[in-house]
Amino acid sequence: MNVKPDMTIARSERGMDTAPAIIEARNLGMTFAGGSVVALEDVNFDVKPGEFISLIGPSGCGKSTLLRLVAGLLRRSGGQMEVLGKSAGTPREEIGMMFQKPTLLAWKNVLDNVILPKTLTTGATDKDHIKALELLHLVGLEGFEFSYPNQLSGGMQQRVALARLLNTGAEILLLDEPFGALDEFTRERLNVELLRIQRDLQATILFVTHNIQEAVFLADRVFVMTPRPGRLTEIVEVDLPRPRDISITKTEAFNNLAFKVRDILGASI
Ligand SMILES: Nc1ncnc2c1ncn2[C@@H]1O[C@H](COP(=O)(O)OP(=O)(O)OP(=O)(O)O)[C@@H](O)[C@H]1O
Repeated sequence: MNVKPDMTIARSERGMDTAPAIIEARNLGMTFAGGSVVALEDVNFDVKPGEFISLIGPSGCGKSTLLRLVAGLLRRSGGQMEVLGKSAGTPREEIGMMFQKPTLLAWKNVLDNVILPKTLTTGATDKDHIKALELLHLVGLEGFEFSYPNQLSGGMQQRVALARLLNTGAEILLLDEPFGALDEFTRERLNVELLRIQRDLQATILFVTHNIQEAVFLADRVFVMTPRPGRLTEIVEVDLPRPRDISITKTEAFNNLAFKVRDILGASI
């Protein structure tokens, strides 16, 4: 990943309207149970490099399924999907995923948990240790390198999981309700930090949430989905300036966007 210069401006001004897509879905469909459960139907979208997409929709509308299709953990039942120029369908090192539960190894300390992707693939070198220390600094965990997961709060454990995800070097980060289990205050802090990290690393992010404020605060665009079978009902462009801090949630522009998303969701969330 490259270090990004600045990102203080709107999506269109960041060249995202004209850049080639990094993820493209056309008439994407996914069924389970021999076709009896239609999780996704006729889903169409593009994601541009460096874009932050929030995915919101009622429970069971296929948000996690969509992420797992992008990750190559599932194979689609219909339509097309290309990720980084190749047909999606197998896991790739350029794509990383993080879940609501941090899934850390309890018997390994924070540093070893972050180094894990390297230990499992190429074997960890001194350079990998230095990089893991830098990532722990980036997620605000310096001083906790040798703590064990059970000595950390939920928010700190999610920071470790985030550092571990970043240590894969993936260009596309898929985050499935990563802060859903955290209290409001911790979630807000982590949202601000996630935007800072994205800005530094220029990652492309797909972020699933049930929280309208979180969806709008983070995103360049919010993908709003309908109840099962999941479809993309509407894409809401979030033309709020960057960098953003939490004070933006008090502005009229922010609240108008949040109301808009709420209206599209209707009573379904
Ligand atoms: N492996 C599976 N086998 C059968 N059905 C599945 C499977 N995975 C998902 N489904 C079904 O597909 C639909 C979409 O599930 P998915 O987990 O993607 O929804 P979601 O929007 O992420 O839900 P939530 O917000 O509750 O996490 C649901 O009806 C679910 O029961």
